[in-house]
Amino acid sequence: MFLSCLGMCCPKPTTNTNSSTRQFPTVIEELCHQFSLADLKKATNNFDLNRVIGSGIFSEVYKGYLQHNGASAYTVAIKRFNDQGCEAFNKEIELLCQLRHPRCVSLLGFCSYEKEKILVYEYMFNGSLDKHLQDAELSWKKRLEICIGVASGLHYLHTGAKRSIFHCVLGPSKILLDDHMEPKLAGFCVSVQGSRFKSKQKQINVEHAIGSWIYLATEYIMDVTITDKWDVFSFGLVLLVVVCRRTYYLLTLTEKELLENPVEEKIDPIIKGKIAPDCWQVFVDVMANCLKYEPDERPTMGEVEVQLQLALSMQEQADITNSNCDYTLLSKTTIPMEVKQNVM
Ligand SMILES: Nc1ncnc2c1ncn2[C@@H]1O[C@H](COP(=O)(O)OP(=O)(O)OP(=O)(O)O)[C@@H](O)[C@H]1O
Repeated sequence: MFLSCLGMCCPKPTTNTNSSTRQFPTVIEELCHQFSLADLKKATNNFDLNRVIGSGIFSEVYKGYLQHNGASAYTVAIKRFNDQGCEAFNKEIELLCQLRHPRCVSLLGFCSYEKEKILVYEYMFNGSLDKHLQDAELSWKKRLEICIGVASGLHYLHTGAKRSIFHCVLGPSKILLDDHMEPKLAGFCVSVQGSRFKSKQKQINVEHAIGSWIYLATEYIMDVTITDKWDVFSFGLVLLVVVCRRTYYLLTLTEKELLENPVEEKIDPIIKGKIAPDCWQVFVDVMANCLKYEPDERPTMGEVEVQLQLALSMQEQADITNSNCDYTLLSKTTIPMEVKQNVM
């Protein structure tokens, strides 16, 4: 693996005494700024718990203020990994060093000092998508725009980097919103890289993904293999959550039954009358296709992005001709979840 080859792995008991000096060779330092622990302590008021803005299985995220060359302080997000997070730290730095895309959160640098493993990111002022969905403040058009942005980010991950990248644990908590409410993908600590072009089966350490299982494709939990279609399925669930504003677990029979009722009955009441029928038809078709049981039947993220843009333009067109922007959806769409018996 990229960083392993460069010697960037967790210290092992057998590591020789010179290893610390060789731990971060020049290539990584050129790709990614190395912060001192003192700077990051200062930025977070010595990792003050009042500065914690989020936490995951392997880390806590702090709001920090960094100063550079005497200029006024700028806000950053500082992720401090716990003792179990060393592999996640390596994974995330390895991937984010290679990524440059407006829909992927930017890594500003890192710190690795003895047991301390810390990453520093651009600060996303509006936090995660799940928080905004809980607060019920997003319009239908904004939700669509966010979905298009996320689709664009995933499309880039799958096809735009030198090797395909599968996010693997996509969900509303991994979608962060900047000061303009534009989305960016985050949380790459269990992401994996595929081959140069058509990405194929890869192993994933399922235990690492456990916190985010609710957005995973059911067949993968049995097979423990992934392709780009893993992310497509998770994205389909994100679309469902965005439109219904509730979490769907596909691992229980109850939720399967829930999905057998028309989606239209479960649309978030705040946006229900605001969705133009033409736009809805495109949107719900995309969602149903992403959630197909057979991975090969799901669309690529590029196709999804194009279809969602079409849905948005249909909404805008309808809003021009319908000055009230009030609509009634007459369709009744069920999403056929062909969950195999042995998966339940
Ligand atoms: N760059 C950032 N800017 C602002 N807030 C952030 C940033 N990165 C993370 N956060 C906040 O911290 C939370 C946790 O981030 P993290 O990347 O650890 O994701 P997670 O899904 O909660 O973790 P895990 O998958 O390990 O359970 C996010 O949901 C978000 O609220």
